[in-house]
Amino acid sequence: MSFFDDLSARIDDADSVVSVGLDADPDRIPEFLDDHDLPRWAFNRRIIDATHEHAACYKPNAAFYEDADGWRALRETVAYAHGKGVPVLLDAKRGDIGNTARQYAQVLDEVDAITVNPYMGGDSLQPFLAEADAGVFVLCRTSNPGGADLQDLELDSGEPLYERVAALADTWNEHGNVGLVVGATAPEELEEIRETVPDIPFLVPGVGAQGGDAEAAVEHGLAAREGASVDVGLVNSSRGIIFAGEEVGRNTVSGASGGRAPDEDAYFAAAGDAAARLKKRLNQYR
Ligand SMILES: O=c1ccn([C@@H]2O[C@H](COP(=O)(O)O)[C@@H](O)[C@H]2O)c(=O)[nH]1
Repeated sequence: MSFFDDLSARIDDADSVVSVGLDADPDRIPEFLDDHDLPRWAFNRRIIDATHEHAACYKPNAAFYEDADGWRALRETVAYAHGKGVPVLLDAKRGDIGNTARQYAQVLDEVDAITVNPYMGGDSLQPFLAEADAGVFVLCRTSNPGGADLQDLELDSGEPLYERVAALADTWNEHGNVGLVVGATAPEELEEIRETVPDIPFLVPGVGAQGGDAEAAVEHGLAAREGASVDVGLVNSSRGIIFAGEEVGRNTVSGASGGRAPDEDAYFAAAGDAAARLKKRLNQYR
């Protein structure tokens, strides 16, 4: 089954387009997990337990796992998410010459989808695009403030560069496995890009901690796909969900030793609540 078929089934089952970003920042993993062999994995397991019923997808960002323990933590996390029936999109923003890209693309044996950077052109993305069952999300108009520096540049044709990327992505979509990354912090661009590519699902980051426009994310981020009972696309929040427990974690309970220990259950329940709230908010616009 293709990634977008799986994703549409998952969106239908969970009644959710929420992508839960697993950006397991070692500096923010709660201290009560310090003794664990792999604290990032222990953290993700509890986050997945708390959020999976609201998750259309999990999106670990590779940046938080690029060390020996990190790769182990990521592998366990991916297997656990799959065990809960939730697809995994690795946010790795890959893109390199073909020989190197072929190596990078092997990660698609383990995860269901990936983000890629189109700056090096179509040939750099071919090894990913050739994996017909995997989702390949091409960076188009990113959510960061500097996203405009290059992506908004006007070409001789008068179109901005992000529009050219969207049009090219359409031509790269031979297997129907291409998505676009368009930030919720750029609602006008979201609308414009949706007009250019009516059928391509978007991954829309930038709601939550970056303060993007949730309504525009849903209105323009989702695409109707042939044979799918729901419109398909993903709206991601990472820190706003997985670290929601930092607030309640500040309210501590007495530990057995007489010291003060965080209420672990409340910490992770807060992540579940944050995912449920985002799902409900996004569903208002679906
Ligand atoms: O344009 C982009 C592309 C990717 N991201 C990634 O999404 C998450 C957002 O995290 P929040 O905590 O919800 O802000 C993170 O992994 C980014 O690297 C993005 O934000 N914008």
